[in-house]
Amino acid sequence: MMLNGKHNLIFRFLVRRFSSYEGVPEKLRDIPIERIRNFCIIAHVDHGKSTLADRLLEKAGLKIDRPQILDSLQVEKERGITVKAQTVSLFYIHENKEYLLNLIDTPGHVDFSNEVHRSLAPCDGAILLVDANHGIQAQTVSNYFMAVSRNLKILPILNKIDLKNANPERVCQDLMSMFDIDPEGVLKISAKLGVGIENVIPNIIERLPSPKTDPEAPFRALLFDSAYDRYRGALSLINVREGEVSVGQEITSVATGKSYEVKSLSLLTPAEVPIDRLSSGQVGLLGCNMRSGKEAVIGDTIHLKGVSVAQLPGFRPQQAMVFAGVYPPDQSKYISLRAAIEKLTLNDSAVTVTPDSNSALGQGWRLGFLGLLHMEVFCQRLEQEYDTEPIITAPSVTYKVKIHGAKAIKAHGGEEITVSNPALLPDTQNITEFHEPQILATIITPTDFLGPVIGLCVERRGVQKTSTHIDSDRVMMTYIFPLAEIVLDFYDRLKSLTSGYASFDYEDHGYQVTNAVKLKILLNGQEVEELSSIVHASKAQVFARQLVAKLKDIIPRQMVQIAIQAAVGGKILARETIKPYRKDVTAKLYGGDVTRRMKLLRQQAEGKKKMRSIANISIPRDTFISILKR
Ligand SMILES: Nc1nc2c(ncn2[C@@H]2O[C@H](COP(=O)(O)OP(=O)(O)OP(=O)(O)O)[C@@H](O)[C@H]2O)c(=O)[nH]1
Repeated sequence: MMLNGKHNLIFRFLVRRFSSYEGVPEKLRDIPIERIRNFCIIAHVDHGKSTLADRLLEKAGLKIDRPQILDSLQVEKERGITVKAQTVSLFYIHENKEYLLNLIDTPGHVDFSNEVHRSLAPCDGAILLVDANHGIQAQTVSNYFMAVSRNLKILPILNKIDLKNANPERVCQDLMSMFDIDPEGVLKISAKLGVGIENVIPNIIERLPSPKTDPEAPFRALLFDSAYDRYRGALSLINVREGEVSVGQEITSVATGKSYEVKSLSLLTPAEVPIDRLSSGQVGLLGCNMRSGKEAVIGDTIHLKGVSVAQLPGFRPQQAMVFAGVYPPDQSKYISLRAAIEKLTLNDSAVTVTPDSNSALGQGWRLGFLGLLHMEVFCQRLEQEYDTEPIITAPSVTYKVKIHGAKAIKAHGGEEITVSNPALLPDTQNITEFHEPQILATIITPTDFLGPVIGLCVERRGVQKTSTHIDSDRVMMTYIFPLAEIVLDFYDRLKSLTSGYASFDYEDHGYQVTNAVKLKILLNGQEVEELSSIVHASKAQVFARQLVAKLKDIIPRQMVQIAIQAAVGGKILARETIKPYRKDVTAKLYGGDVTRRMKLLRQQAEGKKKMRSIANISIPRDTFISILKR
């Protein structure tokens, strides 16, 4: 899959260097709540969020050194925090008054609403940044509605007005018709050239609200991001909602019930500046000797030990939605791959890791990700930071399966189980119901491509919910899709159908009953567990034919005839046959040449080591790889 913004990944590695404030932290600490602004920038990918953020930092007195692209090893050497948490506390004097502006980073990759929710949670306002050339895109829409549903005040800004094709008037009209945004209030800037930037911070101060908090109430904070530091363990980014907390106090996590002593508190300016206390409305980094990233639960409420408080309306816990198997290219690389995965997951606690084994691919892991982009970013980093290419299997989703039959229930540990690995499915006759994950997608496309886009959506079992004309040339549609239908190549297909003009965004939409089946592959009548998959019944036939044809192409001819069959339950949906060799391969070698014969046999024996034998048929490992790989 193409990334929504492949270069996002690079951005994660693009550690901009800023000077830090000198002597300011003392002042920042004492700024009254009404002069604090917690805000974020929401934008579609490439609309200029990072460029605007840089300009704001400059305006707030931080000098940017030349951006530096660091390779992954260098990133490793850096404090993890620099790479991950990009929240920054800015100091600004407006009309002779000092302000503290906390710019909260929204994730570059928008995978599932959860990710965005968590960065919106500490904010009271959001800059809605729209490219004056490309106009409103799918992420603009979904982020806007997410921000509004959280009661965030919106400051609309059009960027890139310097571009020849920019059409700020048209985009303002679109903002008006889509979101009811008054064109009068829309700022127009070029973040790149610095045009109109001087108005941005004053508008943030005047138009976005200060945090609504109660400084007198007992300390309560929202944990909204975390990062791992080799020396200090997991560090948490917190937003103090009420009261205050000081270094040395004991705090408790509502999520885990564990208590810790506050070891360090700091503001990110963006360099870490230690302070001894964080008070209401502030955003800062908390270090309390959490050994593992799992202890810093995103969305958690933190309070003083022994002073119970109500849990903050958190967001749903992050849940892996897309799964992929990761295997070393050969088993001798198992340990080094394990080390690479461990290293990467330290800084990305949202990835779930379970050991997995596959008789064809050997020992490996099944990794769970929040979404497709998350998976793409992680796998790309894994490939970069690990010298050989690991085998990464095609992504799959998690099904909820209701089962009956006392024996099956006992064997699977309950009446409702979650399964992402087809090999672990109960027998068909014990399955009462399959439920599959759904997503709510927003698609914006030029009207010229409407037909093919709708065709693609129908093919992927999409159900259209709404269709709205943004203007005379573009349509916005919302669709509900089974997640399984988009995990493979939906985004790539959408882009190529529309010459790159369509944009797409999606959020989690719960589970729905589905008519899924387990598609088995049989070789000479024997099931090959590794090659089975869970597919929708309506697609089983087509999928079965494709798979069987592909297997026929890649399994080498052998001494025996091979029947390749695809079946659902007892029903065979497709079949191909590979004919046996008619002659003995060695027959061509004339009798006396023993050395050649021996050499051939040795080669065969070598080859066989890489084979997996099923029903007397030897299947090369490459066959599994080419079927299972994404
Ligand atoms: N002409 C022009 N280009 C701009 C302007 N602002 C940003 N850009 C360019 O647009 C591209 C994307 O800008 P970024 O700031 O990286 O956009 P972003 O929204 O942070 O992108 P992601 O991090 O991928 O979401 C870059 O090549 C910028 O140089 C602008 O005002 N005018």
